[in-house]
Amino acid sequence: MKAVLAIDQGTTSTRSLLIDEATAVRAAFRVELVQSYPAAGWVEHDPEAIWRDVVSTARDALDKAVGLGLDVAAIGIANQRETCVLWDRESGQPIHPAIVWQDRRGADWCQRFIDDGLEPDVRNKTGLLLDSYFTASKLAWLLDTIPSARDLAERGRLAFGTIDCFLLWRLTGGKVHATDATNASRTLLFDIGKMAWCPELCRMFAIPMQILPQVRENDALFGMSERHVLGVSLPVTGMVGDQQAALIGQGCLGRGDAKITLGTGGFAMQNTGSHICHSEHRMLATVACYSAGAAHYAMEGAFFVAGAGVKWTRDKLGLVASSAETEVMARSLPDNAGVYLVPAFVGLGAPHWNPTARAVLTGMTFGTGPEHIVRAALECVAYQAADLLNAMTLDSGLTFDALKVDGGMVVNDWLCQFLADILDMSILRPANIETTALGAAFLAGTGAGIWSALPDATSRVPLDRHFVPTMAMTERNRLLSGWRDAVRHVLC
Ligand SMILES: Nc1ncnc2c1ncn2[C@@H]1O[C@H](COP(=O)(O)OP(=O)(O)O)[C@@H](O)[C@H]1O
Ligand SMILES: O=P(O)(O)OC[C@H](O)CO
Repeated sequence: MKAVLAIDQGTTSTRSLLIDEATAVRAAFRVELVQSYPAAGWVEHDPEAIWRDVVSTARDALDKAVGLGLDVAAIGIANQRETCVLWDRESGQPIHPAIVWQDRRGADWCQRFIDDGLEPDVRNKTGLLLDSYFTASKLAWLLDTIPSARDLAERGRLAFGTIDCFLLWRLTGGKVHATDATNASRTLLFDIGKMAWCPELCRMFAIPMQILPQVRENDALFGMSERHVLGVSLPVTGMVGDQQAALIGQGCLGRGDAKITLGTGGFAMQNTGSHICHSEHRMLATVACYSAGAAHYAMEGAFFVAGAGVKWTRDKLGLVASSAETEVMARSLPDNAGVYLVPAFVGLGAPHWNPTARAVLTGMTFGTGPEHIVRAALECVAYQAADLLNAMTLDSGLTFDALKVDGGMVVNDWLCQFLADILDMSILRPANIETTALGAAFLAGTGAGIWSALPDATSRVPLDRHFVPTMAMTERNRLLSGWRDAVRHVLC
């Protein structure tokens, strides 16, 4: 039976999965990734660690494929988006750690451009806002800060890429410098109407265009992996940003279909078809998929801290020994006792887009204990999701009464029920929450001819559970009003 090797390089972990032609996940290998916080608001990853984890998990998966009798026909890559890598084309070595999407060091650049009144034009071209979440200001920082980087870049010695592009470069032994349109659409340098790098935006951020990768369709033949890397040469026929991958992996292929992914951060995305929906409520327009010469778009709302807040209660505060324990703690309380966490550890994303905001816990009394803080870290995910969905519905006019969820956090039943209650809509959790890997596999398998068109996950991936709202409206409104008060503390 044919299969695809799907690589999902996420913020907190790297996964390699085998997905067979019946779209079943046959094996999965995962390695956690170390996060580095070298200064306030900075977040970095070691690109070599990412590469090692990709190679080791992919090799494990390919070994397993032999045992399972699977004929792996292609590789698909989904990745944490916006994260910036700059490397030397001759040595193949990154010249600096990867600057992660959560990193705020480019905030001053963006603010200067906002002050100069440039944001409306940037929004029209890119669908994005002038925020340091996106790649351009991270790249500008690297070129301005690393000695001789600008000079090397102008002489064509350096290559820039998001994680997909860096992995492709390494897999192909430095032969292919390319990315896909969904990843390009997150850089602030890509015109999503023209589907091309934008020279004016590159000039604005002082980015020499010779360092940019070629942009391809999501199911293109990106290149062949070198035999010595994975022990076998395979075509890479799918690359896609992880949130767009999840949209595809959830079967949100029609206009109006929506999902929310709750991993490190929270990402709500709604398919807007061939229409670029320019938001009036500070949502983003982005490329959902580019294939057969046609671009499909999505509206997106992103918040930076979802599971990252749970990780903070576990790793920094030591309030829980495992992420799973948060569910037990949240259930142990009858209510939140007025305690809210606004998790602005790296500023606030949509709809506020405030890079300098910092996290607060409000409403604490002497009765507040670890369980209240843990519960607040879970509750804030639902409140942030509510803020996003309200804005998205107002913008697109496309309403929905059920929402598909995925990402590492949604194994938490308490959180899914609370989400249903706060959003006042049904929450649909698929049996396989690895929808990101599925999306990457669907693209790669389509590119490699395993499927003649993108498989529709809705007919193939069974539902695990349907969470129905049960909370009274007065209670929902009381909780949301408490959340809005807490957010005001952060924004004032
Ligand atoms: N049972 C759980 N309850 C709440 N959060 C969880 C649970 N299990 C994992 N998480 C959170 O999910 C996140 C990992 O999700 P994942 O989708 O793998 O992230 P990413 O793709 O960003 O690396 C972590 O931040 C972790 O804290
Ligand atoms: O790694 P994830 O799954 O948290 O996704 C990160 C996003 O792509 C950032 O935009």
